[in-house]
Amino acid sequence: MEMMKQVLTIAGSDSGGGAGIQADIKTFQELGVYSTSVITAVTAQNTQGVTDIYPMARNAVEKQLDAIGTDFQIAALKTGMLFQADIIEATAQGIKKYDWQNVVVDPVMIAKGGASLLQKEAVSALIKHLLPLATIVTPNIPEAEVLSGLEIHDSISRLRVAERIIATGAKAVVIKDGHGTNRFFTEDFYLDYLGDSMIIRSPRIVTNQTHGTGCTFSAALTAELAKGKKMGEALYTAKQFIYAALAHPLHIGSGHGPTNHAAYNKAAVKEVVQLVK
Ligand SMILES: Nc1ncnc2c1ncn2[C@@H]1O[C@H](COP(=O)(O)OP(=O)(O)OP(=O)(O)O)[C@@H](O)[C@H]1O
Ligand SMILES: Cc1ncc(COP(=O)(O)O)c(N)n1
Repeated sequence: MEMMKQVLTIAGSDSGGGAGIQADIKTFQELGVYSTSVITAVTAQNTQGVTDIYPMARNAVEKQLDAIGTDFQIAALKTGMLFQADIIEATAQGIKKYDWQNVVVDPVMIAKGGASLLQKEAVSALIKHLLPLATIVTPNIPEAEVLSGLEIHDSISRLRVAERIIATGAKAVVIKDGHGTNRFFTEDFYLDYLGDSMIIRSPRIVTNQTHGTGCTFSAALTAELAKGKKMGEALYTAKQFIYAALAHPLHIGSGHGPTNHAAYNKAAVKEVVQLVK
């Protein structure tokens, strides 16, 4: 029997279960890969917001990375909330030490409710230590603007921002469009270091149940890369997965509700995503 693909998420815990480590593990399970995890911080959080953050000591992150690296065959990994510079450095060292490939860096900065999930002074550590190791980095629009130091107004400025992010050493970038302004479509923009680009498009769903969309999308991408899928195919599945999760809301909590991680497998998923080269 072929062994199940093993993946790793290095991220924060969301006590509310919609984002962070919890979203990642649910997504990995749904997509048929075995999930391991390194917890970087514990958040006290629900659908209304984050009330406190307890970062792990660097040593605790290193020990978790070593526990994974000495026993599991990690086919792909993602990073999420890393919070501070020393955790970013430990994460980058672990990735290099164990020569992990298929590295998806979700540069989580601000939670939906406005809480900062990455200290300001840690942004330069992210750019210096982690982006050069990224197979793909998955910023939303505000995160892409912070990473590049440029603003996005239109498709030309979005291309410039993507090029700046590639110049940090990341092999590819996908700028997610959850915060975009088109009322009818979301268009995630992909660019890689070879200059290949594509748009991954889906209808825009009107909903406030969007807690954890970014985590879920990058986890689905990680699972598909672990299975050996090509980048275009992996992005397509990740977009279908998040579309289904948004289209079949759970109505849990009184704020920004979680997405439905089970919907992709349970509901009859229509082929709504378009890849445009
Ligand atoms: N309303 C929506 N309808 C359809 N797709 C959406 C919607 N909102 C987000 N998405 C998709 O979800 C994925 C995650 O994008 P988003 O920009 O929301 O990430 P994010 O801001 O990092 O998420 P988070 O705020 O959870 O960290 C992208 O593929 C995006 O296009
Ligand atoms: C632990 C953790 N990681 C990531 C997010 C981002 O998700 P969102 O922006 O949807 O709140 C979060 N809220 N909490």
